[in-house]
Amino acid sequence: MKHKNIIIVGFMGTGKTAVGKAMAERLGWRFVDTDHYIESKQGTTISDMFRDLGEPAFRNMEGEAIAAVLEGSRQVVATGGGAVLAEHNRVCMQQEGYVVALKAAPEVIINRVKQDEKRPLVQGDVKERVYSLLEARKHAYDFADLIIDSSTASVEEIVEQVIDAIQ
Ligand SMILES: Nc1ncnc2c1ncn2[C@@H]1O[C@H](COP(=O)(O)OP(=O)(O)O)[C@@H](O)[C@H]1O
Ligand SMILES: O=C(O)C1=C[C@@H](OP(=O)(O)O)[C@@H](O)[C@H](O)C1
Ligand SMILES: [Mg+2]
Repeated sequence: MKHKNIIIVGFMGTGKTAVGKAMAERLGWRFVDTDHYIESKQGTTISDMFRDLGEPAFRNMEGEAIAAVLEGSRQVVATGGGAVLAEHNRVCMQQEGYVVALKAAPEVIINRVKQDEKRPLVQGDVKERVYSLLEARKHAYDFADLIIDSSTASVEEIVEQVIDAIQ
């Protein structure tokens, strides 16, 4: 494998965590989800961090997590949906691995995120929040090396598409 790491970016609910875990198993690589990494380091949840410390504090922790995790190799790293917003994170990802962006149709995203409360940015009017964030982030994932639509593909099919593309 010519790549140091595989990094998965994409909007909330596109399947980064699910695909990342399956891909790491398939490759026999370590799996790191930056949200889980931050939660275990801070001993709290993403929602509580947003509520108690605010989004800018979370973004700082996210930047530190990405830089620290990507020092390692042979890892599949699932990021949070907003990790791509900071240019320094994008540069780090491009330098340290192969970047895969997952995308999905808005209705699919809404269905996948509406049943849980762990995403503070899409609480309340989920449909309105998803549409307005999708608009604000419509080009945020364009920098990836590969873009895959997860709307109708299974997790296993997406893993195979990535493996095919990098071999
Ligand atoms: N390809 C897929 N097909 C169907 N459901 C999926 C797929 N990928 C993820 N899911 C489901 O969608 C929800 C959100 O997935 P998750 O991996 O947490 O997304 P993300 O990390 O991008 O926010 C989860 O319930 C997950 O099981
Ligand atoms: O899009 C975002 O700004 C966020 C996405 C979340 O991760 P997922 O994309 O895994 O849901 C998590 O990092 C946080 O709630 C903020
Ligand atoms: Mg996730």
